[in-house]
Amino acid sequence: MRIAVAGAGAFGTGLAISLAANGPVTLWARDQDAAMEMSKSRENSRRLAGHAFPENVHVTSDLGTLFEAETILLAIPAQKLGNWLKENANNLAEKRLVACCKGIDQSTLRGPVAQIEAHVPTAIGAMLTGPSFAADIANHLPTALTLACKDADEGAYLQACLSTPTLRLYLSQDVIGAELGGALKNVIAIACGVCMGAGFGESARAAVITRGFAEMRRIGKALGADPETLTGLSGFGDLALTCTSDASRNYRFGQSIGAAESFDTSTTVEGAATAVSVSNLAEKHNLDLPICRVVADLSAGKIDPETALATLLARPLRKE
Ligand SMILES: NC(=O)C1=CN([C@@H]2O[C@H](COP(=O)(O)OP(=O)(O)OC[C@H]3O[C@@H](n4cnc5c(N)ncnc54)[C@H](OP(=O)(O)O)[C@@H]3O)[C@@H](O)[C@H]2O)C=CC1
Ligand SMILES: O=C(CO)COP(=O)(O)O
Repeated sequence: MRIAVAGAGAFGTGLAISLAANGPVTLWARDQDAAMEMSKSRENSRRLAGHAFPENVHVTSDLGTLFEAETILLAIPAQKLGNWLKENANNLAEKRLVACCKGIDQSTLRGPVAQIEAHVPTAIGAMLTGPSFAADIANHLPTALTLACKDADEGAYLQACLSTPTLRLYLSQDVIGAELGGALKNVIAIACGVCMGAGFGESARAAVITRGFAEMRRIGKALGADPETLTGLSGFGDLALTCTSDASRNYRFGQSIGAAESFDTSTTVEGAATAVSVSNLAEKHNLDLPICRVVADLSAGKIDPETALATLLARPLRKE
């Protein structure tokens, strides 16, 4: 099977390096100069420096070369995915499209697989998600992820093709659960970063992780996710990683808000936009998601950490 990765950011690059253990991989970057530079230096110095490309990683900015692959991993940020799919829909028909981004689109409130289904209905959509930093994947460190696909046979095929000796994929048919786990953990990671940046303490962070997980289960139930999925790698697993590691951009973004420090706005922080999407979903489905709500307001600079804390602590006491 010919595999390609669309999006040569940190994650797309890490996946291409890792999957090259199984055979040739095409890595598509939208920018021609960036593709040429990577092709020459055999490294992505801008997004994932210090990880040399194996010989069988072919970097290109040519869409025609990308579309030669039967299976394309989509490592484009969630808020950009819809337009990209729309623009390229004709060339993506009937392909296997594996979304690797984590987020809920602000304008449509769709997850990445729902975006694939909406824009390329003949494609086989799947989701690859779970606890994994790009550098760990590129370093061939042991990693376990969820591969979710509604079609069991196609899912099993992708599981076999995309697993490597160090990248172990667990199969699921619960696409909605996998989409939600990856998207929501970023929102809770921002809240945890705020907590630590503002000096609220580790006990408070444990409370945010736990109550954030309760919000993840609540929205999962409302949208038809299997609760088991959220306790797996794509939910609890990724929540555990992202809420406790300085390597997470969402967590660091939250830390910067907590400490009232500046943050590089060019950094991909999926949880900020997704917090707004989730708050809109909560309204639509009449759900109480207070942590997601304050993260949307904190990320937009509408409230400060003390106000967020006071809002959460002032809520009526209730059963766990
Ligand atoms: N980094 C990580 O450890 C992990 C990331 N992910 C997920 O992967 C997704 C991508 O993140 P990551 O690679 O880290 O982000 P980066 O910021 O490192 O890279 C984003 C990439 O997307 C490209 N891009 C942006 N907009 C468009 C567009 N409109 N069309 C085509 N390409 C575009 C950028 O191109 P350009 O360089 O030209 O701007 C860049 O190559 C996110 O959803 C993230 O949550 C998942 C697991 C781990
Ligand atoms: O999704 C990730 C780890 O699983 C990466 O998290 P960040 O986008 O917060 O860096």
